[in-house]
Amino acid sequence: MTAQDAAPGGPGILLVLDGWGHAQPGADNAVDAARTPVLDELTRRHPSTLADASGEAVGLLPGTVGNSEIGHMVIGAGRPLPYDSLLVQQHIDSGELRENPRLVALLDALAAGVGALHLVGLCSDGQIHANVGHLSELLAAAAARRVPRVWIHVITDGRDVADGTADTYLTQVTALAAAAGTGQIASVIGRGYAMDKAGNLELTDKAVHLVADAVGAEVNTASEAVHASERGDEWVAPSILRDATAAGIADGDGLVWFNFRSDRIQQLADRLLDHVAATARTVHTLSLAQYDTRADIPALVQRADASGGLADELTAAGVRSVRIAEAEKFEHVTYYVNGRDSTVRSVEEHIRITGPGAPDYRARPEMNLDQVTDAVVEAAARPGVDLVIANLANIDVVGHTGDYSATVKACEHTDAAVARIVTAAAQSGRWLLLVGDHGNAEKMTKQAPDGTTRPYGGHTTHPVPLVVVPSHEGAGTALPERATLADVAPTVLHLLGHKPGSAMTGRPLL
Ligand SMILES: O=C(O)[C@@H](CO)OP(=O)(O)O
Ligand SMILES: [Mn+2]
Ligand SMILES: [Mn+2]
Repeated sequence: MTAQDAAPGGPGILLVLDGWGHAQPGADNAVDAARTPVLDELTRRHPSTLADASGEAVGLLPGTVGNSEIGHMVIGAGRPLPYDSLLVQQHIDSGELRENPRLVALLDALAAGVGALHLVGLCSDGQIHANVGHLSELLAAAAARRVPRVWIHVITDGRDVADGTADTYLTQVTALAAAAGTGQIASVIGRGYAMDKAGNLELTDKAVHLVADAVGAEVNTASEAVHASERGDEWVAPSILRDATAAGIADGDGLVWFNFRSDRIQQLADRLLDHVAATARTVHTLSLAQYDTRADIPALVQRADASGGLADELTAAGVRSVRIAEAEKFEHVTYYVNGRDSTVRSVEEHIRITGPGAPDYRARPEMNLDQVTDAVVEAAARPGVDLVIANLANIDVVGHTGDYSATVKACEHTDAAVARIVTAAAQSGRWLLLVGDHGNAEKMTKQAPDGTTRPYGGHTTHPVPLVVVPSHEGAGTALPERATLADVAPTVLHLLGHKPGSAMTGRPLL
C-alpha cells in the first residue's frame, strides 16, 4: 500500500459496544428501554446502518447466533471467516471426523489397552462454545472402534441458552449415548466452575478433581445435581454419579475435549493435564478444534487462516493503533481482531484494564467502564495515535446475567461513556465508528423447550447498529441500508485514508 493510494483520511476511534444488538422495541429489549440519549442522537444525526453479525454473514452456520470471537475476528479480517463450529460440522457431515486418523488411533489404542475414553464439554446447543450434537459423532466413533468404557463429563450451560434448560440437555446426552450404544454420564458441573477464563483457579480445580479424580458431591442422577443448584445451570455444583465413582482418569486413558471454542476451556485443559501428569498418569488427549493451551493438544479440526486483516494492513501502512479493553474483552481487541495472532506489532500498544472483578455483574453493571473510558480519552488525546480500537464490555457481560434491569443500567452506563468518547473524538479531530460485535441485550427472554418464557442472557442473530461519526460536522454520506461486520475494516482503512486490504471482501461503507 503506498501513500498515493491514500484517500483523504485522518485519525479515528473504532469502538465496539459488545452485545449491542438491534431489535424492534419490546418488553425484553433492554437496549431500547435504556435511557441512551447520546447513542440515540448519534444514530439519528450521523450516517448509520445495521450490520449482520451472525450466521453465514460472518462465517457461522446459517441461523447461528454471533459471538465475540468470530465477531472481532471478522471486524479485523474484513471478510467472513469459517468459524470452528462450522468447520467441525463440515468435518462431521463429510464423515471425516469419524475416520480422522488422530481419533481412530486414540480409540483403537483404548480398545486394545482396555482404557476408558473421557468426553468433556459444554452440553447445550448454544453454538457459542460447543454443540451437544457433536458429542453424538464422538460416541458413534467410540462405539465403532469398540472402546470398552466411555465416560461423559457434562458441563452445564445456562449462559448461551436459557437458564433452567440443563435438564433437557442431560436427557439429550443420555439419548445420544443410548443411540450410539455407548457412553455414560460420569460427572456434572456448571460452566461457572469449569469454564472460568479469568484465572480463578479455585473454580477450575473443582472441575479438575471432578474429572480427573472423581471427586465431587455424590448424586444418584445428573438431574439431581442440576436441581440442587441454587444459582442456576451455570453454577451446578461439581457432582459425581454414584455409579461412576471409578470414573477418574486412569493411566493410559484417553480424553477428548468437545468444546470447539478455546478461550473458556483452555484454563481447565491446562490445569487438568498438569494435575494428571503430576500424579504419574498419562492421558492421551485430543480437542475437537484447535486450543490456545500451553499444553500441546492435537486438534481434530484445524482453524481457518485469518491473516491479511486490519493488523497486517495497519502494520504495512505504519498506522499506529492503541487497543483498549477490560480483562473480560481484552483478547477480543488484540488477539481476535488481529486474526488469532498474539503478536504485539511494533505499531501497536495494548492496554488491558483490570479492576475488581465480580462473579455476579448484576451488582456492578458499570464494571470497570470508567477506567476503560479514561484510557480511551487519554489515547485519543495523543497525536501520535492514529487509531484507537476499544471494546466496552458492559452490554454483553451484564446481559449474560439475564437480569433485565441490570442490563438496562449497563446500557445507560455505556451511553455515558460514549458521551465522553464522542467529546474526546471531536476535540482531537477524530472520526468515530461505533459497532456491535453481535446481539445480546436487545432480547432478554427466550422460550424454553417446555414452552415457558425464561430470562435469556445469550446472544442473538439480530443485526448490530453501525454508526460513523465524522471528524467534522457535515461530513459523511448516507450508509448502505445493510452491511456486515466484514465492512468494518475496509471502512476504517478508508477513514484513515487507505484502501481496503487485498484479502478483504468487505467494502468501505462511505
Ligand atoms: O462469555 C462468553 O464466553 C460468551 C458466551 O458464552 O460470550 P462472548 O462470545 O461475548 O465472549
Ligand atoms: Mn461479544
Ligand atoms: Mn457474550
